[in-house]
Amino acid sequence: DKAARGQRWCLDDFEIGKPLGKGKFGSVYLAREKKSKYIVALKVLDKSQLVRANVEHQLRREIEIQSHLRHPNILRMYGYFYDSKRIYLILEFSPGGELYKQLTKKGKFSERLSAKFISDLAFALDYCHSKHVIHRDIKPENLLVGVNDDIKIADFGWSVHAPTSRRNTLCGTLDYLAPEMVEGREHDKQIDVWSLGVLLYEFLVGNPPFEAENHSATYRRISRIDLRFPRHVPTDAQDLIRRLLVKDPTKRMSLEEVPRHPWVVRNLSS
Ligand SMILES: CCCCNC(=O)c1cccc(NC(=O)CCCCCNc2ncnc3[nH]cnc23)c1
Repeated sequence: DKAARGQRWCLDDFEIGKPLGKGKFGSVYLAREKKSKYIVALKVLDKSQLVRANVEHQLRREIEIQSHLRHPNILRMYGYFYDSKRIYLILEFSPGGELYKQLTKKGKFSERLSAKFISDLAFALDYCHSKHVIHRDIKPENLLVGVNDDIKIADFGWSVHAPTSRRNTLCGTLDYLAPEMVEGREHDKQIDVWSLGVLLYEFLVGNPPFEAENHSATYRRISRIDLRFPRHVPTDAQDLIRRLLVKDPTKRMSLEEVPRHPWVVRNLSS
């Protein structure tokens, strides 16, 4: 279709349906491409707001990254177009909607559903990392649910390519950066592994692990890895979460080990 031929899309190619969600600079609508009758989600962003917030470069990166990733657990971006006032992203429609709404409704997820989600996310993030893409913002608000409870990573508004040669222009010469900062890309990759640990805790317990009254209390709990489990969390699930929520990024479990962890194996096969 047009996307394959890279031809120009325009708003008139689509019939617009109900709103699906909203974000900082716009909203997402259910839509149908008129000729093919293909159902999509159309994310409509306001240009003047993006410019005022100086996030055009972030949006450009989101488009560049998401339109080139192809994975069953990463929301597809089929294309984009713009007019004088808005930018339109043509996205995959994910019938299960936003994951955080399901989590809020259910309170917490079963061990089996949590194991499926975490295993799928580990494969999707490993795919991203193999393309030197780091998401950096994995949380229930950025995840959608497709058919058959497939989880989809949606918002790449904060993802980056790593390593980037532009680093020196950003921070001046590399000469003055500490070794671990120059090697930052490894640690960065491990940022997504940490988020997986936070997510798994939240799936099984119903709230994130380091929740506290205010930012500084939360920060203190994170830096101390002040991890407490309700009695209903099985010890093998606790073991996986403790191996993901490790302070030293280089000592965190690798993504490829996640689907092989005993708790995941026990809950995927059953
Ligand atoms: C460059 C920074 C951009 C910041 N992002 C925004 O301003 C922004 C604008 C609009 C929406 C959002 N947030 C999002 O698009 C993520 C949450 C909204 C999901 C909407 N629900 C969906 N349900 C089913 N299938 C879909 N396919 C895509 N979305 C859906 C974010």
